[in-house]
Amino acid sequence: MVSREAREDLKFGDIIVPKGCNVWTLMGIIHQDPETWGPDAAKFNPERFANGVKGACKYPFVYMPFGVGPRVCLGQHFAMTELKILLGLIVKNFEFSLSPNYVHDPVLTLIIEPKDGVNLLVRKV
Ligand code: HEM
Repeated sequence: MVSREAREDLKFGDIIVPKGCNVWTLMGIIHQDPETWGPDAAKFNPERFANGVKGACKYPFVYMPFGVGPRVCLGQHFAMTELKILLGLIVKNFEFSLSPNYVHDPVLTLIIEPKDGVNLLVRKV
């Protein structure tokens, strides 16, 4: 989630936001809204991005994992580069399958994460 404080009285459509009020944007909720992402919105399905964000959802501007505007995440390009390198190295060197002990139980803390971790069976290739 990200928050912004209204520095003056604002009006968004019918909604009045008084000066000093904090507006929270819950990306975790927006990113799983079936109206935007379709009926499988809650499903982990990376293939939905095969044709970019525009191909994945109805309103591409609501996809903002790194926030938006002047306070957008400073580390977003670093984070994406790091993740791509890491993921590439992992899939090149290891083979994975889900352990039968894994329990699917995502929880929302600061981010959405697996409550009891992700138990994997890992084999070096
Ligand atoms: C996948 C990893 C990451 C995600 C999903 C993420 C997400 C976010 C989000 C949502 C914000 C708030 C943006 C807003 O208010 O509009 C933020 C801010 C920030 N992030 Fe990240 N971040 C990630 C990694 C990193 C890394 C690796 C760094 C530093 C190396 C970093 C540095 C920052 C900083 C400094 C801010 C505050 C920017 C400001 O307020 O001007 N982040 N991040």
